[in-house]
Amino acid sequence: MNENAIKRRGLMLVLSSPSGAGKTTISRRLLDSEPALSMSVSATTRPPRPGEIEGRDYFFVSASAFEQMVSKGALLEHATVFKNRYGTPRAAVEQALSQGRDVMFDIDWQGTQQIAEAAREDLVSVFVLPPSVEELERRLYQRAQDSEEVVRQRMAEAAAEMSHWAEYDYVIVNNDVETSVAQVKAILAAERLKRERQIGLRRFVEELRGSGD
Ligand SMILES: Nc1ncnc2c1ncn2[C@@H]1O[C@H](COP(=O)(O)OP(=O)(O)OP(=O)(O)O)[C@@H](O)[C@H]1O
Ligand SMILES: Nc1nc2c(ncn2[C@@H]2O[C@H](COP(=O)(O)O)[C@@H](O)[C@H]2O)c(=O)[nH]1
Repeated sequence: MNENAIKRRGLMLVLSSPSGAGKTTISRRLLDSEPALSMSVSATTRPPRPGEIEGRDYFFVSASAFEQMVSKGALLEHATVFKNRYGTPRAAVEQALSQGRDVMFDIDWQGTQQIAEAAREDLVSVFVLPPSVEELERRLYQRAQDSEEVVRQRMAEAAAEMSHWAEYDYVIVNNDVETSVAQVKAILAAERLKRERQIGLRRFVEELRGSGD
């Protein structure tokens, strides 16, 4: 047995934050440099923003189609956020994890809690804070993809969303994108090396010890 036989269980890397703190920006950059990482594409009843692509950004579904997914158990977690429904399709995640691939999620605290209840050992959760409330608001307006009313609603709910920061394994402040991406990469690298995620490690060590006797 050589070190290549030490296979690894895939992990679930969750990013949560108040709307506009930078989860999408950070996750896209990570995907560019982490070939073993896939993005979970959520289903939502929210209408698409300009430039969003079906199947890449979301699966945009009707309220009744979403309800059917819930009743069939096709969602790993689901929640109502900003008056729209969002959920994680289960099959794609389970397939990736079973192949030893890591999956990244951009989901809120409700979904993170549901995943923690179902599979705590596979979950690595990161809460992304903005550098300030003023900067959060500036980012939401500068993104220019939501109406004034939607931005106001998201700002009004930011404090409630941030109240969940202490439920997360890691917390970063997204001031500079490069630094944030480097920090999440460091978290991922360390979590991948966790002893309990390395299937076959015990056998590998036993063989090393046996051959050294
Ligand atoms: N570190 C940063 N410095 C300056 N601007 C940033 C930074 N990170 C993200 N942004 C910008 O802030 C805006 C919001 O970022 P993004 O869409 O990634 O947030 P989000 O957390 O995914 O939001 P939502 O929860 O609404 O999907 C974007 O225009 C993005 O380019
Ligand atoms: N619990 C879940 N939350 C989700 C999911 N997909 C996205 N989200 C969260 O919703 C808000 C708003 O997203 P936006 O794209 O409309 O800006 C944000 O906090 C996302 O993290 C999901 O599948 N489950």
